[in-house]
Amino acid sequence: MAKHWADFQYEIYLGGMGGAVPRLPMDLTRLEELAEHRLDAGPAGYVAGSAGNGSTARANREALERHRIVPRLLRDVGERDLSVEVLGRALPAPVALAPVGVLSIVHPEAEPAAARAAAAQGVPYILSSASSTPMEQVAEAMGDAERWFQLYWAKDREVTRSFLERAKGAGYSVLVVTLDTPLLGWRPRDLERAYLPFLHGVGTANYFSDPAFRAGLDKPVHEDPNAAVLHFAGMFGDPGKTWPDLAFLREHWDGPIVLKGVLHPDDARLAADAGMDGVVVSNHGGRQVAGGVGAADALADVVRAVGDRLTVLFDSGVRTGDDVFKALALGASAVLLGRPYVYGLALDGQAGVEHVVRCLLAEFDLTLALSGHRAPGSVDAGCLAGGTSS
Ligand SMILES: Cc1cc2nc3c(=O)[nH]c(=O)nc-3n(C[C@H](O)[C@H](O)[C@H](O)COP(=O)(O)O)c2cc1C
Ligand SMILES: CCCCC(=O)C(=O)O
Repeated sequence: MAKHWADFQYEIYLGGMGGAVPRLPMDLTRLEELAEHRLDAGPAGYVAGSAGNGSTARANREALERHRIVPRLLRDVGERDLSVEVLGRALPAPVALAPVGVLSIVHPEAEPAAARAAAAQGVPYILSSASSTPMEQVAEAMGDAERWFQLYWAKDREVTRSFLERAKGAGYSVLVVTLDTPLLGWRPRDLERAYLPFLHGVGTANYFSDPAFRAGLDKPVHEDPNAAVLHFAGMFGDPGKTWPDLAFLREHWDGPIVLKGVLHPDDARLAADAGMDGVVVSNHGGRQVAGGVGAADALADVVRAVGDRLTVLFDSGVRTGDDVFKALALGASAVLLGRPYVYGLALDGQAGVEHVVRCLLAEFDLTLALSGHRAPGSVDAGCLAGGTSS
């Protein structure tokens, strides 16, 4: 019998009979406010902030909120199974933790704590290139759990080649290449405080520990950390890259490659033509292009364009179990969760991240059951008001 994530609610109610109440909110949309109180202004603004006046981040929520679920009745939902197969991997539920860099700005245990939480709950963890902990150390913290690596595609080919080799060696099996960040978006909250973690050497651990990166420095990192930071800033992103450059990644990575940040169906087709395995429909949580399309509004068109050729994942704005359900109804195979788990980490370390995952999946399980479904496979556009089943 598959695990019923919804049972988490009975655990909470039973705990309440013994006088225990949850340490963190059960409504994940309340985490941001609490975390903002807990964190210093710089880190709080960095995590919660977005591009421009926040219009893309708002569009993400509006796009998800606009869709409404139309439940079905009397369909025997007593036994449910949330598991899905994504990129040839069996996942217990259609959720993974999105790559989020610089986590030491919110909690001293940083990425290893988030990775351990993901491993404990069985959901994949996508480690950011911009992590505050070298990828090998994070891998060690996870045992044999499913781990994916997110690549920021450096200007320097040797550094990219070295990152791919290290990631392979450390057991990361899926490569997620983020394409929407060749330059940093215009982020007023950070600009107003002149706060950028990288300039303080946070989020540079994978680079500073990399032999190819170090080979490009005149002096060792510890002798001239400022020069190392500047070297990092100069090669971190590459706005000159074009589609044919993907051949280099395909050549140096044997496993699945997923392109993150795709919003236009033509880009999704180009990804398929380039031999990629999947895309993440995402606008980086509204942190890059201001005035951008709500990510959920771009999802169905991408699925229509490449759903038969590529695995389509989704992120940006997911806050609740019903958001997960809606993303599946719009054609995603699974979603990535961003800021909510970062707030969980900020508020209660590994336990906070586990709390967030358990709440999200309990809510998703209940949404599924109460809408008349036993498994993600039967969720389609016909579950939404105005939609028709395929
Ligand atoms: C603080 C922060 C750091 C991030 N760092 C990365 C990163 O290093 N690599 C990446 O691909 N995406 C990064 N993202 C974007 C997330 O992977 C994801 O696309 C986004 O958070 C999803 O939106 P949501 O926060 O609304 O769920 C970051 C997001 C935040 C909030
Ligand atoms: C250059 C940005 C690196 C981290 C990141 O992706 C983010 O803050 O959104």
